Amino acid sequence: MAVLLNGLRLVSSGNLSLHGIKSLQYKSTRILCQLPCKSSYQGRPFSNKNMTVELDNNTGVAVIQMKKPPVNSLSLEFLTEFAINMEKLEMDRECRGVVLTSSNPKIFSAGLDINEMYGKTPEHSGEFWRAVQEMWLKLYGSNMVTIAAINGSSPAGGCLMALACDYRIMADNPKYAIGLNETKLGIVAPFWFKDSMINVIGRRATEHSLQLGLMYSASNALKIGLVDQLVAQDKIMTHALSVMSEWLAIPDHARQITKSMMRKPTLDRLLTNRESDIQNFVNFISKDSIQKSLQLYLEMLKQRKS
Ligand SMILES: CCCCCCCCCCC/C=C/C(=O)SCCNC(=O)CCNC(=O)[C@H](O)C(C)(C)COP(=O)(O)OP(=O)(O)OC[C@H]1O[C@@H](n2cnc3c(N)ncnc32)[C@H](O)[C@@H]1OP(=O)(O)O
Repeated sequence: MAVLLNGLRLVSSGNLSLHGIKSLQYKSTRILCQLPCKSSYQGRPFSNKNMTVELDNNTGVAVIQMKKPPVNSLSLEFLTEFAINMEKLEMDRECRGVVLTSSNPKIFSAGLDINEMYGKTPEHSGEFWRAVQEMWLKLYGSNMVTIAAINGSSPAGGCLMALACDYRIMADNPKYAIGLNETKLGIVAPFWFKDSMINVIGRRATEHSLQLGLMYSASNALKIGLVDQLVAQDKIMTHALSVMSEWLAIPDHARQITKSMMRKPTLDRLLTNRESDIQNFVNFISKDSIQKSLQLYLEMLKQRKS
C-alpha cells in the first residue's frame, strides 16, 4: 500500500483485500511525476509470451496488453502468466495502477479457453479452475487502480476480467459485444462471476443478464452500467491513462482501504469456498451432457468461420 505525503511515498507490501490491511513499512521515494507525462516516459517491459507488461516508472502505471492469438482465450498457461505478472506488479513499489487491454484490435478476450474444459482429466480441470480463480483473486483483490480498456468483444471470462477492474472504458463500436453468455453454451456462471456482475450493475439486471446469457453492444453495455464510458477506438489508451491519472490523484491509502471495504466480502466468499468451488467445477464440467454442449459449441465456432 502506498501513501502520498508531502512528496514522499510511504509503502506497505501485500495485497490489502486478500490479507487485510498490513502494517506500513515506510520507504521514501520521491514522486517525480504523478500524472502520465509522456516526455519523461521510461518503459520497462517484461514477460511476453501471452502478454506484454510495460511499467512507466514516471507515472507508476503499467499497461498489460494481452496478445495471445487469435482471440486472447484464457488458457491455463495464459492465466498462470497473468497471475505472475499481477503479483510482480503488486509487489513493485513503483507500480500504482494497471491498464488492461488487448493487442487484437477487435477482441479484448474470448473468455476461458473452451479447449481447457473439453475432454480433459479431472486433475487438469481442477488445475485450470484454480488458475481461473487466481486470475480473478489477483485482479479483483488488487491494491492498484485497475482500468480495463476494452478495445474489442469480451464474452464470459473476458467480461469477468473487465468486471474485476475498478473502471471500464469500451471502444465505441457497434460490432463489439460484452457480457456473461455462459448459459448460451449450456454452462453456468459460478457464484463469484455472478457476484462480480451484481457489484457492477445490480441484482435485477444481473439476473436478467445471466439467465439469458446476454451479450450487450457497447452502447447497451453503457446504458446498463456494465461499462463506464465509451470512447473512440483510437483514443481508448490515451483516455484510459487520463482516467488513471484522476484515480491516482487520490491518496493510495484512502482509496485502497475504501476498495477493500467494498470488495472484501465478495473476495472472502470465494476464498472460504475455494476448494468446494473447484470440486463443483470439476463435477459439473465432467458431466456427459456438459461435455456434449461444449463439443457442439466448439463445432459451431469452427463452422461459423467456413
Ligand atoms: C452448479 C453450478 C456449478 C458451476 C460450475 C462451473 C461451470 C463452468 C463455468 C465456466 C465459465 C465459463 C466461462 C467462459 O469464459 S466460457 C468461453 C465463452 N466464450 C465465448 O463464448 C466466445 C466464443 N467466441 C466467439 O464468440 C468469437 O470467437 C469471438 C467473438 C471471440 C471472435 O470472433 P472472430 O470471428 O474474430 O473469431 P473466430 O470466431 O473465427 O475464432 C477464431 C478462433 O478462435 C477460436 N475460439 C474462439 N473463442 C474461443 C474460446 N473461448 N476458447 C477457445 N477457442 C476459441 C475459434 O474456435 C477459432 O478457432 P479456429 O481458428 O481453430 O477455427
